[in-house]
Amino acid sequence: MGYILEVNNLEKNYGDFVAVNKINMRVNQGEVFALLGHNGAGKSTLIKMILGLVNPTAGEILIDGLQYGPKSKDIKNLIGYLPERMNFYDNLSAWETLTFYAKLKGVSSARCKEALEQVGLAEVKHRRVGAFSKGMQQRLGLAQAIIHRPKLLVLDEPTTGLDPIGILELKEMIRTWNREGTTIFFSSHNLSDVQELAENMAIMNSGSMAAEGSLAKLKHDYKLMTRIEVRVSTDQIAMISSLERGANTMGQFEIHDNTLSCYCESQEKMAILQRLLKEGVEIEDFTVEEPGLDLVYQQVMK
Ligand SMILES: Nc1ncnc2c1ncn2[C@@H]1O[C@H](COP(=O)(O)OP(=O)(O)OP(=O)(O)O)[C@@H](O)[C@H]1O
Repeated sequence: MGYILEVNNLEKNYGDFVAVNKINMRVNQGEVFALLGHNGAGKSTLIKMILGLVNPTAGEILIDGLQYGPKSKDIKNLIGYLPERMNFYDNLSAWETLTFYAKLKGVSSARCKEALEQVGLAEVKHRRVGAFSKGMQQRLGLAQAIIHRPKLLVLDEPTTGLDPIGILELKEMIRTWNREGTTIFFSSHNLSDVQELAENMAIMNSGSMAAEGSLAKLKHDYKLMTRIEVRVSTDQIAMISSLERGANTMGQFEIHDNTLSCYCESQEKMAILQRLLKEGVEIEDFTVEEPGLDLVYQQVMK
């Protein structure tokens, strides 16, 4: 499928301060990709360089194979952008605001109607934006970001400040646009949103790229194991103890009282459970605990 975004050895210095330090990153066409990192890690600087708003000190950015320069206008048509904070004119209605953006992007006003419907603002399109809640302003921000049907939608901390229903609805919109073929690139501090939405992610730390890949890859890289706990009846303890001692070792495992805990790669868990059943272990109950992005993030930041 190829990459919609390629970043090669990208650097940004502000005087002596290195805000982005030789970053490499790949975003596949059609995926949802998340950018994570602590405050001041360099995420916004990276996003601004991707958008062509800040010039890199060194390195290369390719958007759908194109580089900024003579092709800048073509690149800008490929990208839709929702900044962390949008500043609208309070006295304009949602419709007037969006038709303004439509003109800027050379899009017909018929498309404004569709975009307002997609973000759920069609009913209130003649209301003043100054009277909109944070969530409604966010929706209007999304409408201007998608109005020209971009191939790459860049969202800077899109869930910040939204209430729980607003967050659920935003996630649904992201999924819908992604299903329709738009690549989504978003920055976030919310690990559960990232875990839920992103197929791949990049974690920045003090301007550098600390880790990149899918959650499964990062769990593997940082050796974070899945834990299976199997409870057996007391008369089976001798049997599971013999498993521990015998030739049938299965990854790491420990026994406490009548509970067997196994640590394995996530994809091995079913094989381990099947193996226990085959050995004649009568399982009374079991739980599977997968390490989440929070643990991965902690490890990366160490
Ligand atoms: N125009 C600028 N001049 C000087 N330093 C800057 C400038 N813009 C950003 N920086 C510095 O670069 C570093 C990275 O900032 P950036 O805004 O990219 O971080 P961030 O990861 O987006 O943080 P947050 O999560 O808080 O938004 C920070 O130390 C910031 O102070």
